[in-house]
Amino acid sequence: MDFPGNLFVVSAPSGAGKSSLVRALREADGRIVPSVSHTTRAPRGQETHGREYFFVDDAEFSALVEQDAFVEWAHVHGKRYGTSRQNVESLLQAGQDVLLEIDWQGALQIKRRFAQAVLTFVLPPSWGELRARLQRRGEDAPEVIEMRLENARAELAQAKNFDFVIINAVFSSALKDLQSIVHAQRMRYRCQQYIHAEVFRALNMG
Ligand SMILES: Nc1ncnc2c1ncn2[C@@H]1O[C@H](COP(=O)(O)OP(=O)(O)OP(=O)(O)O)[C@@H](O)[C@H]1O
Ligand SMILES: Nc1nc2c(ncn2[C@@H]2O[C@H](COP(=O)(O)O)[C@@H](O)[C@H]2O)c(=O)[nH]1
Repeated sequence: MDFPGNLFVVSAPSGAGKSSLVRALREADGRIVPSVSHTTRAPRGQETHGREYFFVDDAEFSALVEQDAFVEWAHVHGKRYGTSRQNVESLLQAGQDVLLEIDWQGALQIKRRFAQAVLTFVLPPSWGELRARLQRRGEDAPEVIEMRLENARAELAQAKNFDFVIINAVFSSALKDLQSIVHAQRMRYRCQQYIHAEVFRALNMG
């Protein structure tokens, strides 16, 4: 399917810093629209229904899967997460630049459905720093942190399937990398529109 908006996907092991990077990107770039996912996990800290996530129970999530309401969904860290098809497609159709912050399984599902999607994987600088970030964030129980670190091993192996990899060591550099990816895709899109217009004109001149 071809839509006028750009579609960006950012994935990372838990704690690598993707939410922080995406937040900073959005503060600097008002054209990026996030998609609010559905999840069966419980809210953390100050998280609010409809802002960070739509928090639903298992039965509601299953009903949405049955209705084909998700453009992608996956089991992540023992819970289910999904992206609303209606939301993403209507934003893209309206020409918005949409950013999905989802896990690697969802990212690969998105690439199969939207060939133009740009997939970025964020890596932490080291294992020690990944653990330290999860601990410093202080929002997950120790056993949840251990499970997320364990899952990170398999997740890291997926980086090779992404279009871009960013190492989030120095935050400001990683942010610049992400901004460059967004900028390059916008330029590419503009260039394609120009070429299409020129080819169309040439054919009609013939
Ligand atoms: N470059 C960085 N240097 C030091 N700390 C960082 C850096 N980037 C992010 N952090 C911190 O690391 C912690 C984890 O970041 P964040 O919550 O953005 O991770 P995440 O990848 O979105 O995790 P999750 O998938 O669990 O939501 C936060 O406390 C954040 O402030
Ligand atoms: N496949 C999907 N993954 C998603 C979605 N929304 C979030 N996520 C990913 O889940 C983990 C854990 O997130 P957390 O908020 O519980 O820390 C993280 O990798 C997210 O990117 C989604 O809609 N689909």
